[in-house]
Amino acid sequence: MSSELTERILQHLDKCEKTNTLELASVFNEDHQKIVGAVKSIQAAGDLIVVDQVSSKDFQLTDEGREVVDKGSHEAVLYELAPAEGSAQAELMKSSPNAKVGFSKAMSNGWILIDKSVNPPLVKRKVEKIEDHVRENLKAIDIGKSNEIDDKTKTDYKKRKLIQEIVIKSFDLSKGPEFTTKIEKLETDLTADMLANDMWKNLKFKPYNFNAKGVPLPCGHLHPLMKVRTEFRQIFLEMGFTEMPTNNYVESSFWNFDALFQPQNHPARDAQDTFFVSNPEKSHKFPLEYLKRVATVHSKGGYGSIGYGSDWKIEEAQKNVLRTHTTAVTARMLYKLMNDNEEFKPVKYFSIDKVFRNETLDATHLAEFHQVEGVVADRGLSLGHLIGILHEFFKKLGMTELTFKPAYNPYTEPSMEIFCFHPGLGKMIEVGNSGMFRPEMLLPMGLPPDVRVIAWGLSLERPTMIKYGINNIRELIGPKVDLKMVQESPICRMSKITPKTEGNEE
Ligand SMILES: N[C@@H](Cc1ccccc1)C(=O)O
Repeated sequence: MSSELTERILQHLDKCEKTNTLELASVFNEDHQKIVGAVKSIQAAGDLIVVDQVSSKDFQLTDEGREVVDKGSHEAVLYELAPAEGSAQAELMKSSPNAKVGFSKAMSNGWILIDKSVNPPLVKRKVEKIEDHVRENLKAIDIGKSNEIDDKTKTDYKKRKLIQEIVIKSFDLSKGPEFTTKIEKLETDLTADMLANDMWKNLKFKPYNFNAKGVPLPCGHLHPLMKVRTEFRQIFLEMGFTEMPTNNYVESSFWNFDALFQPQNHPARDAQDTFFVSNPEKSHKFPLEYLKRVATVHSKGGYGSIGYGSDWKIEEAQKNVLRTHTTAVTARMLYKLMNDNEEFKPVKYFSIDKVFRNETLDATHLAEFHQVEGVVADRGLSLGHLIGILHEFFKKLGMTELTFKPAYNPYTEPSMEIFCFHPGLGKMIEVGNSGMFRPEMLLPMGLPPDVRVIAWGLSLERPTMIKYGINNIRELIGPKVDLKMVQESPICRMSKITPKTEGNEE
């Protein structure tokens, strides 16, 4: 706060005994807020002045009122638009958005008339010249001269929404018991020097302001997606799952598609759906024996399957892609399970990481998103186990009403889409996809024939958007993200998935 302004205020008060902050703002030609700030710092220096808050009413132009100041009142505009030879009323009404109001006001002012002797009737000017009082009065209000205009007119303008009443808070000032025109500068810090030379005894210190807000800590913040990821991870860990290593975004088509018994002519392998990598374009290291078994099951069949009956090309399997699902990692892990160990042992795996799809972008789709995936491999698992484990998993997310719909995935049979009742939205929503991996996928990996693998996948973004009440995915990730959203979003608790807007955020 400039000490010069505080002194000017005190000198002014010395001369006139009483003043008001609004008056000071106009005398000093300063912003009112600045004057109020200076008054506050005078108050902090002791009982120099007596300050009383007062409120007064004034008028301010609305956007429409401002338009009238710029272009003229609606009635004057309409009068100007009416040509000397007259114009059909319907035509005139189309001329401006405010023509209707302008027409009725111009009629009651006696500025225009309707000539009914012709068909259709014409609107004509009735007087040669008009005076736009509304515009002049609004100009006066705009420069703070509203007291020059009578109350009835102001009430009328208020009804017409050309002006609005505002309450102005200001402060009346008078001299206090310790009044002086010179403010002693108060010390804010006690220094080592002041202590050493006993200066502190004669100095005046500024009192501590215990109501001051603390400075926001310059610390990092977790993005909501990361908070929700932590919650999901916690749920999987509680259920005894182990996290899969998902650190390779680039995957060969072999692991992303072929190992999953996805035919080489499957539409998902199209450039429209998948991002192909140009450098390095191809992968060359594959477990050869396994690759041969995959080639055979695709082209000729085996393990009780007739396969796809079409050629299987290694060139197609070698193509590198940005993985389209984390199920590619699941395939690697199940293969590894049989190749690193002598014997099969049951496992429960999960992963939460990025996948990439060549999608048309819109409010709910991005070209990269996160997938949450769970897999259980054990002897004798059935669809009943899958349904049971899904109920348990989603219950931990706060979703208890699940239904399933038959679906199709090249690598699972049967496959089921998972729906749950969303209490906030009041309807069933799709939350994921699931199934039992096919023998054509598992048996070439070397898994024993009585081992069944159940799995499911869902996106991380969707529950996050529901949880935080975000409707547009671009507000959640990407360059448009508001850092404030990241800083202020609370920690996510999955116990109740209900939108934030309903006030149910825990
Ligand atoms: N990979 C599937 C999800 C899924 C995982 C496991 C089993 C079935 C389905 C997807 O991309 O949607």
